[in-house]
Amino acid sequence: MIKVGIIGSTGYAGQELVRILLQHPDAEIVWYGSRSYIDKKYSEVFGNMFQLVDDKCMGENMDELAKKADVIFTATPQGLCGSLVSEEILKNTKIIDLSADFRIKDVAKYEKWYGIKHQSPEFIKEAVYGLCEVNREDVKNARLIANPGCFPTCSTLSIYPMAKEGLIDMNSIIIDAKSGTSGAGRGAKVANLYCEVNESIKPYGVASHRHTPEIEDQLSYASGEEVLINFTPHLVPMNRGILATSYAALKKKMSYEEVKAVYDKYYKDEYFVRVLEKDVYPETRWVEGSNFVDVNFKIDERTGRIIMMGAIDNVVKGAAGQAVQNMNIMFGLEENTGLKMVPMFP
Ligand SMILES: NC(=O)C1=CN([C@@H]2O[C@H](COP(=O)(O)OP(=O)(O)OC[C@H]3O[C@@H](n4cnc5c(N)ncnc54)[C@H](OP(=O)(O)O)[C@@H]3O)[C@@H](O)[C@H]2O)C=CC1
Ligand SMILES: CC(=O)N[C@@H](CCC(=O)OP(=O)(O)O)C(=O)O
Repeated sequence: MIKVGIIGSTGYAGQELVRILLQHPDAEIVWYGSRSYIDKKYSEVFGNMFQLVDDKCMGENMDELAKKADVIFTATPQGLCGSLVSEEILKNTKIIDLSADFRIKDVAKYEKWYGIKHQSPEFIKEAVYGLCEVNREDVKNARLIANPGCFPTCSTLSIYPMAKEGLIDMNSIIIDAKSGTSGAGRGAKVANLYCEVNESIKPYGVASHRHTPEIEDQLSYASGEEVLINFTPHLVPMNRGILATSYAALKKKMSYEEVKAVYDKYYKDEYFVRVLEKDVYPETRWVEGSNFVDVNFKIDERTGRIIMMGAIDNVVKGAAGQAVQNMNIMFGLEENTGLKMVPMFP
């Protein structure tokens, strides 16, 4: 059994980690970390865990936890994992960080976009960006995983085959993405109140969202070019789900069959990436509650552009599911162990 500790188990991403790990055949949760509910039973915080989890919530003592757990998930705000990690801890355990602390290799870039000082830049180089379908080999031997952001997961995986094969003009990419409100976390914020988000869609972080450099980095690594993108997220009135629609200029005329062969080259053996049938487009409802990424594309012959679409559940493939996928790879398990959830609808 893999002994698992979760710091931030009472947030949306942490709660989903608990739900997934309770059903994982090779994992046992030994630490339910929290800031606000210390000593309260986990099942008192979340009624769905009644009679399932009697454990009490603990704090964020990473040094103590490192001695008990084979792996620690940090599902906590930006900056927390960076302030807790140490060489001593990484000698005792592995860390999968769901925040952005180790995703961006250039510390100055991280500090500029996140507006906080990085507390442990010495670990950035060794951290592996845990986009499993792309970095699987490096994940296997990692001690510290930077679990990707939800928008970057959805956007990068939709565009990746075309970028990797050098088939699109990398500086023509525009990403238009929509997210359900669970993406903003469980903490109370006026902007996320029912009346503020219900029956309305709004863009936010326009030309300034912190996921922009993360997506740019990943597309730069894939294409070997320095990439700048336009990325605009929108908040939509649903609980879960991300839909990303990306536009780019094709470098040459291509047929549907040629592009499909490119997507198949990268994804035909990927359990979690579903390349949909021709003219069937990703929808958030068809991936909800699952670790799937549904992708597809359409060539607009009139404009010479390709439209690439992806849908994920932000708390699963965009956070907790991908984190467990990384754990499976790190511990030599089948990648989909405990993750074969069938999407739920309605
Ligand atoms: N929600 C999503 O869709 C996604 C989230 N992420 C990332 O995952 C991380 C968690 O996000 P999310 O679950 O949405 O956030 P939430 O706000 O829902 O949860 C935050 C969690 O962190 C705990 N926490 C907050 N401050 C501290 C602290 N100082 N010490 C210890 N624990 C603390 C909270 O504890 P308590 O509740 O007890 O106060 C809570 O368990 C973030 O880095 C986020 O960016 C990544 C991808 C997608
Ligand atoms: C709707 C909403 O607010 N979404 C969050 C993204 C959540 C996420 O995945 O971000 P990290 O993993 O990078 O924290 C946002 O736009 O900041």
